[in-house]
Amino acid sequence: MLRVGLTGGVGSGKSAAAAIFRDLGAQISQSDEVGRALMEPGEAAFESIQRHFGPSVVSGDGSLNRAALARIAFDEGRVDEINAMVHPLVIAAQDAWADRVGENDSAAVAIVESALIFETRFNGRGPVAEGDGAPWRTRFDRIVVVTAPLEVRRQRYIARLAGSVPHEVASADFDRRAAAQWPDERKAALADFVLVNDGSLQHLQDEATRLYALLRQEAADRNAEAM
Ligand SMILES: CC(C)(COP(=O)(O)OP(=O)(O)OC[C@H]1O[C@@H](n2cnc3c(N)ncnc32)[C@H](O)[C@@H]1O)[C@@H](O)C(=O)NCCC(=O)NCCS
Ligand SMILES: Nc1ncnc2c1ncn2[C@@H]1O[C@H](COP(=O)(O)OP(=O)(O)OP(=O)(O)O)[C@@H](O)[C@H]1O
Repeated sequence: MLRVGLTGGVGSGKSAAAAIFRDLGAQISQSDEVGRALMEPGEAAFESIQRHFGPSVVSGDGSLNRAALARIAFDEGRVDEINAMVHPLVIAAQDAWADRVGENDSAAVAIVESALIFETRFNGRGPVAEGDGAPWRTRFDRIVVVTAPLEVRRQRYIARLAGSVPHEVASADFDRRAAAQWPDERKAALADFVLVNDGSLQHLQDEATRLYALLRQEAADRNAEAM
């Protein structure tokens, strides 16, 4: 099995790349989705967030008020507190998921998609001590970074929210989220592969298809060596 981390800043197109890899046969775990599931009422992250932030982050129907939590995270600058409650749970769930993928298919390409693969200071048990090295180095065999110019990413983010959020509000929200992430250059410098997503979706499809052939081959080679 090949364990791949797929990352990129807000609006870069990493979910679009993940969808392409999935169609090509990769196994995919999307961190946003795993995080959302763990923030459902009754789940572990919901309980700790509710305890920590109080009733203002719970909607009338008892579900998590994500907009209220986003304001606390990004407008009030408290994203680290949320990360500390959510990341260890998400990473533990993904480590278990990757183990299951490998048990079912020892030549699988298992891709974890997350905006914060480099940034997070957590592993599946909790915070990683300073001297222990960055957690991503032990979680993944290969890292793929999706990049796009900041203004292209901004326009994609605004377009995705169009209709529900005014342009100016979405633009300011983009800036605050991007500020909680590393810049593309810092991520690209550590990546094994960079997908530059500054053209059409067809271009991304072509580049991702080329890259997937390499990842698949590496997964097969590792599997053959382990036999
Ligand atoms: C604050 C929350 C509730 C806001 O929810 P919302 O529906 O508005 O955003 P969503 O989760 O769809 O994220 C959209 C994008 O925002 C950016 N973003 C989300 N969380 C973070 C974060 N902690 N740091 C930096 N950027 C982030 C990412 O680019 C992400 O793809 C949510 O993002 C959250 O719980 N974040 C903390 C946990 C986390 O790190 N999630 C991402 C990976 S597990
Ligand atoms: N090359 C492209 N051309 C046109 N639209 C694109 C392209 N790549 C991505 N998009 C669109 O831009 C938006 C953002 O892409 P996507 O959701 O894949 O980004 P992301 O990196 O996962 O962002 P986030 O961190 O916000 O979840 C989506 O609506 C997507 O369809």
